[in-house]
Amino acid sequence: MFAVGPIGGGGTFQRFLNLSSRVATVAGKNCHGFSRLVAVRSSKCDRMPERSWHLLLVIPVLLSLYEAAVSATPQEAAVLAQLKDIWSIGDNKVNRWNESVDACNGPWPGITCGLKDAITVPKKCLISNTSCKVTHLDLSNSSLTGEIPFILGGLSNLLSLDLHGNQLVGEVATQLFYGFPHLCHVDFSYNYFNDTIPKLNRAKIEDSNWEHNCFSEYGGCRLLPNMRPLCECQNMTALLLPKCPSWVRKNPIVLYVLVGVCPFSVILCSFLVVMFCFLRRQRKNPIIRRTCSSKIQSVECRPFTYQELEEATNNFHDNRLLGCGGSGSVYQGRFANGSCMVVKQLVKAADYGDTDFWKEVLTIGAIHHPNVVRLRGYCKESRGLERLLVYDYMPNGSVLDALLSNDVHLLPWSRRYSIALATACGLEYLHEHCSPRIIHKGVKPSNILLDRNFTARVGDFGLAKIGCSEQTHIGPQVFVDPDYVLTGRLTDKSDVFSFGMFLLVLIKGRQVLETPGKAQLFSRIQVLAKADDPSDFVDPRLRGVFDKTQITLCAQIALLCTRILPDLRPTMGEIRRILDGTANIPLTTSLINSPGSSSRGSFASECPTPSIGSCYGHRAGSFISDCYMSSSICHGGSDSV
Ligand SMILES: Nc1ncnc2c1ncn2[C@@H]1O[C@H](COP(=O)(O)OP(=O)(O)OP(=O)(O)O)[C@@H](O)[C@H]1O
Repeated sequence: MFAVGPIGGGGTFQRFLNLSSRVATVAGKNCHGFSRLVAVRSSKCDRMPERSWHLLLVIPVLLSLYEAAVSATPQEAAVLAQLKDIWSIGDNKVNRWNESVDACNGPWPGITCGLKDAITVPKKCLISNTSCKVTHLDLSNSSLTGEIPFILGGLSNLLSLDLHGNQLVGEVATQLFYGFPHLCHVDFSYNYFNDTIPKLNRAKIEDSNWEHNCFSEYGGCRLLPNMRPLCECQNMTALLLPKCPSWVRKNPIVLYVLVGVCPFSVILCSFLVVMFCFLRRQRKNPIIRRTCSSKIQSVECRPFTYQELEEATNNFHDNRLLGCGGSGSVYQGRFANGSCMVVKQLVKAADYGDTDFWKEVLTIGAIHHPNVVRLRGYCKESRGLERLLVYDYMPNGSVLDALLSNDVHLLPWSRRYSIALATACGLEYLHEHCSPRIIHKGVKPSNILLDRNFTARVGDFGLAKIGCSEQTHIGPQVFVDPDYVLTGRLTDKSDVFSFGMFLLVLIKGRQVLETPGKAQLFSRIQVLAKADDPSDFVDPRLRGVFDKTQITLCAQIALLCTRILPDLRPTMGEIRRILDGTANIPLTTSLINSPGSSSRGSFASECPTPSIGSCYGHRAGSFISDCYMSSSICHGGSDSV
């Protein structure tokens, strides 16, 4: 009956192979109508014809005769190893992949293999020492985050790919599917993919599920049916989708008509408006062009492994410690590719859930503006309760570092004015151009960082939202909005208040940090703003070299910013325009006699001065001796990543 083949008993085996490959061929032609991988497993895609049921009796006998020594293709093994690096999170399936055995030969959850030569496959590939191939990848509900790594396309034998129920973001490129010529089933539902659903017009992929993602149309204004609600997408994908006006949400048909009937006129009008604004802005506003240009880029914030961060920071060694804040410790990280970044070890806020935290981190990671410090990555593993974020390294440290430095030439007045303007630009961007808006809550000299050109960048933004901004640092209460202290209501005007105090620091120098109470500071701002000659009141470290008009302007802005009633304070956009000269400050008289300022005295007496005198005095010493270190050890640009 069976001829003896090259491998012992191979005749039987050969015949089995022939039969099973026939079975497989038949099954391969019947790839229809499935919705989930669960269904796939029992589907016609894998099912043998009923006539061949007796083969099932033969399989166990054969298995006992031939030792199973199966292996995925080398390419698949390499791809899976890389996927394990990227997607091992907590106790998910990927983390349980056992690299000491082959993917087709061991407990690799979510992976099913089939005989290499078969067109489609029996359930398990444990038949012979012929090679196998990875045919099913099921990483559903595995807490996967980030974008789909392009290497996934290297699993070229996949029949079924299931990634539903994760937190994957970004676009799903149609090109990815060119890598899977045999794919029958795709389930990408319940993620946060955006852009457009890829065109899978190959006849074979008949069963695909894209529901509950963030795919949208009309420039993101209207999400497709069965997609996540807009607000969920805005929070998660960092798409910064524009908010739809309520009439669009109520009557989407109007939008269809508008966009369908007169697309040309809409495009033409928008073009003219943009050109008009651009030319006007260019004529009126040279500084904003330079410092306030902003651009949302695709998510470039990537996951780091704990080992990578350990190596970069020399095991979080003290000799890499740049500073300690209320939210955690900051280390300088030197990475294998030569880049220099900052690793921030955040103390975990107990009441802030993992999912919310990482969602927020992804949103922050998508923010890109020349005056904000860029979040470059995050690490989900940790050895304790801490969480790790990776930022661009700012070679000139913080404004606080510069103020505390012995080098009096670090902060000449012209540089201080540029810092004020750049900080205003960064905050304006966070308040007015991010959706949802970001309130910093910790504007103070240690959070305004200086890049290699001494351009100021706002750091630590967004941390307040993820429960990691404890105001415990050197004299920070000076910067905290008293209205927030009294009412607990946090608005963008709280940042405006802090910015006013920051301006005062730029004018008067570190003596502001040493001043015990807000009441005293308020009266100093008033004196400064009214003074004909402010020379007596400015930082002695400036040695009399400054622009008096600019000092007075800054003092007047500080006065506006620190008004007691938040509604009377200007917005960051208004402040930026005053600083860059495209708007005028309201008349000085109205400034000084404004209701806010006239009630300032009574506020000072009403509002108990926080006990920062002792607190500051106590903390300052320990801060400087324990934590303050020079931050200019690392050479190489922060932009090099
Ligand atoms: N991106 C960075 N590049 C270079 N140095 C940095 C960077 N971020 C922080 N630092 C340094 O680390 C110090 C501490 O930063 P951190 O933000 O933790 O402290 P903080 O602002 O004083 O505290 P808080 O957590 O209350 O905001 C800064 O003063 C600065 O010297």
